[in-house]
Amino acid sequence: MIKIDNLSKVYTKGRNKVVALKDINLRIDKGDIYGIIGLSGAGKSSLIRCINRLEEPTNGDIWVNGINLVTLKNKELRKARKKIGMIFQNFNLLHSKTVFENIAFPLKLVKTPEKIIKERVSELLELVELSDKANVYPSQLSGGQKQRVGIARALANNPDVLLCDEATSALDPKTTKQILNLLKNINKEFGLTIVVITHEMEVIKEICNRVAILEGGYIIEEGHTIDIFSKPGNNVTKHFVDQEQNLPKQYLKGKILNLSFTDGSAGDPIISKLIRKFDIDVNILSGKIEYIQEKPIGKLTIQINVDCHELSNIISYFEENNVKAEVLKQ
Ligand SMILES: Nc1ncnc2c1ncn2[C@@H]1O[C@H](COP(=O)(O)OP(=O)(O)OP(=O)(O)O)[C@@H](O)[C@H]1O
Repeated sequence: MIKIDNLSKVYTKGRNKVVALKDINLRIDKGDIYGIIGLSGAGKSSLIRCINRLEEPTNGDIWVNGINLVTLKNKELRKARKKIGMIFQNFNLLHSKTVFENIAFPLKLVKTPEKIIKERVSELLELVELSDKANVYPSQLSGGQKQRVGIARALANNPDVLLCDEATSALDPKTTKQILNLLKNINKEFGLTIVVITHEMEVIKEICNRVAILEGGYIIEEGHTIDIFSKPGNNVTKHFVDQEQNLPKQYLKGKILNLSFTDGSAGDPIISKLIRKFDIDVNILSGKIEYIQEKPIGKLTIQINVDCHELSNIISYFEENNVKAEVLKQ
């Protein structure tokens, strides 16, 4: 669906060069909700804006639906872009136009007949549950409502891909959840491929089936969200999945382990078996179960008083039971 080959992006201003993206290779399948997460300055905006050539790639190829966008000239590029909708953090609505006119705008650009515009905009207003706001102006809407208008406008020309540039960053948690649910429903109902960039792991956990972690212009990790979340492979990823906890100093005694339980092990009484098998006491310091696309992931931090030999036996026991054990303190 989307294939990015050896993409790089260098910004040049006078003699200054900023390398924003380096040798990016990505595959995004049809129907994916694909997340790209990174800290500020990692290159997220540059990457998503290269996908529809709002930003010109310095090198590399970007294939969308079998067409290499990098080779397209003006008219062909405009045609290809019709199939790539985009929504933005600050909504980018036209303030002097009503909700109806904002959604109708991309249809007017491609000279859609008035009657069809009316029908399509009504359909879209219903989809984003704003039928009663057709004639109001953006300034009369809440942030969540503005983003709904943004989504309706992005869908007007029936795109195959929707690019979301920090689309929920300006919204409160409840409204964020509503917008993410709307995106999830649109993905399910229309099979729309969605690419989301964000700095919030919550957004990725909520809707993305796959995720890439961007750092310093490189993709440093990529895979199914559930795998990345349960077994983060490096420190930047760990930062996002919040594995390193700030435990109060008085608890930093003995050996401390971070445990991650996934689908296969979340239902087993692994801790009580551990206590019986090794005849030890276990002190639970923190714990939670989260759901990623309806699959449970348990996180538990435990404290045990054992020697190093016993600790390695205990880690093996966890591995045999499909629990990832990470030693937080030896
Ligand atoms: N138009 C530009 N001219 C020069 N440098 C730029 C330009 N846009 C971005 N950069 C630089 O490219 C790098 C990547 O920026 P980018 O905006 O893509 O990162 P980001 O991950 O989206 O960051 P943020 O989350 O803060 O928006 C940064 O070092 C940034 O300063």
